[in-house]
Amino acid sequence: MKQINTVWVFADAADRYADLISGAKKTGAKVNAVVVSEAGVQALRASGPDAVYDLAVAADGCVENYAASLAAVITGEGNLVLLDVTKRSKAFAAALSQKLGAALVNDALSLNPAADGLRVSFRTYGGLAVGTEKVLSANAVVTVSGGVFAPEAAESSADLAVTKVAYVAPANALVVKERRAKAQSAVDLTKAKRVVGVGRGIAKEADLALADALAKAIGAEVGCSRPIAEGEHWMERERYIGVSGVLLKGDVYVALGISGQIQHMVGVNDCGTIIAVNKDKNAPIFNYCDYGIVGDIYKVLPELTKALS
Ligand SMILES: Cc1cc2nc3c(=O)[nH]c(=O)nc-3n(C[C@H](O)[C@H](O)[C@H](O)COP(=O)(O)OP(=O)(O)OC[C@H]3O[C@@H](n4cnc5c(N)ncnc54)[C@H](O)[C@@H]3O)c2cc1C
Repeated sequence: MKQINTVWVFADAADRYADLISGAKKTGAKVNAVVVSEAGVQALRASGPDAVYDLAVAADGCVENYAASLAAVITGEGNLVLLDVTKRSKAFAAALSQKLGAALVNDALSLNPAADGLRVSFRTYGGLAVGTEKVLSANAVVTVSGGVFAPEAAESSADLAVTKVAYVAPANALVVKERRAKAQSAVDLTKAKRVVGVGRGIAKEADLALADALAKAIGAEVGCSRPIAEGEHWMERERYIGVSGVLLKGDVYVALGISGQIQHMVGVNDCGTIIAVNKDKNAPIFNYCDYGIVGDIYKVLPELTKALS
């Protein structure tokens, strides 16, 4: 893919349009935002896309069923589709890439539209390595991790053209049988300046109060390692940090009873200062942190909180 003429942006999480559109503007000549309904158009004006395509997804429908519809309006060559990284967006991206005969790269960390072709880097091997692919197809579909592009103020598009996309029924449609409300996390750790991370070193759920107290003392949000969210279910999924969770960008990360496996540390690589408390002096976290305390969190934490309050 040598020339990017049009960048199409779709975000399942509406707050991702701002950064994706900013990145799209730097990557291609024209930027089209794709929304699921008219209700999403107003909020996009501030990001300044050139045009909006409304899929008009039925109230009880799934966006995954609209891949053929969107593919029908993406014609010619030099089209790049950028999406966020939710499960729904990745499913949509996969269907779209199949319909367009376009290469798909997931979890992109950077896009480099070089003269000899678009190159996309992404995390691979569970975050152990970064791979780079050169896109050879005429069009491309890329899901982009949060924090890769910074949202930038744009000239507001007052007279934004909105095109309704005609529905093209898929051969095998997904059917919604039931919807259940999911508890929403009140926090967006990607925006937090300071985060206290809790790992399996915490013995029981009630002891999370110790981490909460430290977080309160230093004005931090509380996050965790994957086993705390997905194994123990002591915190919402949105709070776990790492390659398959949230990637932090803040100034300070305090890791409490976290061993420091690469899949977790990938999520804190971009933090300014990393502080760790772990009772095992050989824990890998001590290879990454700026300041380390070898000790039992149950002894260290109350003292640390007292000193910082
Ligand atoms: C494909 C894949 C993706 C993954 N993605 C992620 C991800 O995004 N995020 C993530 O976090 N993990 C992820 N994991 C899991 C990851 O490999 C580790 O298993 C996980 O991060 C370990 O969590 P932990 O450090 O809390 O637990 P453990 O590895 O069990 O470490 C607990 C630590 O606590 C210390 N400790 C115990 N008691 C105390 C005490 N009283 N005081 C002080 N220290 C104490 C121990 O010495 C130990 O170092 C992924 C794994 C795979 C295979």
